Amino acid sequence: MALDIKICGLKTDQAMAAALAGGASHVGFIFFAKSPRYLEPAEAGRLREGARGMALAVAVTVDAGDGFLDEIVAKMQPDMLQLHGSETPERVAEVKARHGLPVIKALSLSEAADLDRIRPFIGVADRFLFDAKRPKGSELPGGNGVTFDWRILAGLDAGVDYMLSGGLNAANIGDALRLANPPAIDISSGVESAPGVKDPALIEQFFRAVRAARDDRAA
Ligand SMILES: O=C(O)c1ccccc1N[C@@H]1O[C@H](COP(=O)(O)O)[C@@H](O)[C@H]1O
Repeated sequence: MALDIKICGLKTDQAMAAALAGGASHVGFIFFAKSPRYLEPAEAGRLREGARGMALAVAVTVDAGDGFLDEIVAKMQPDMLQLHGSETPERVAEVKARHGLPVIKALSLSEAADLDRIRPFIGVADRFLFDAKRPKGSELPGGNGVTFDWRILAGLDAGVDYMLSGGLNAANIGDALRLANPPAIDISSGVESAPGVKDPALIEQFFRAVRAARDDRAA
């Protein structure tokens, strides 16, 4: 089975080059002002040009209004929108209809009962992204480098398409793939040398770890 890999929170040409060289299927840009990964839409538009035809460009937003989404879509031309706030199913449907783009809905999980929150979005969101709940005191709804209990995902209905996210890194990706067997993975702070600073060497190391884990499983 193919595994989609999204490298999120890209801000530089060097990090983009490392993500593409490793074989990223998706590259993500953060449009949340409090994030150390925030990028102006026009700069994200410049960077995403380098990924055209190689990886899908994802705009990550948090409870964004129509005006900001219009600006992002116009200046960055994303292939997909990731809604990482408390957007309702109705808002997801509205955003999809307004922009004609597929939507990834992010939901935070900590226990099996949280899987019930997926239901109202089925048939509305094109894909889910499962992240950990934000730690107390964090202003960021994502990008906190925190994992959740991946075994929860065993209770997921077959056919729910999702990206596994939250605290992934080269050291734990083998366990994550073994326990959850996700169709896609998403990583940000696990390939950074400091908050918001992507390290091309860590990106390369992450892809190596993914390949090693998949080779082990195939053996
Ligand atoms: O990364 C951010 O700063 C961010 C800000 C606002 C919403 C979402 C954000 N990041 C998303 O969270 C995942 C997981 O991050 P991590 O690997 O745990 O650091 C990241 O890939 C983005 O999709």
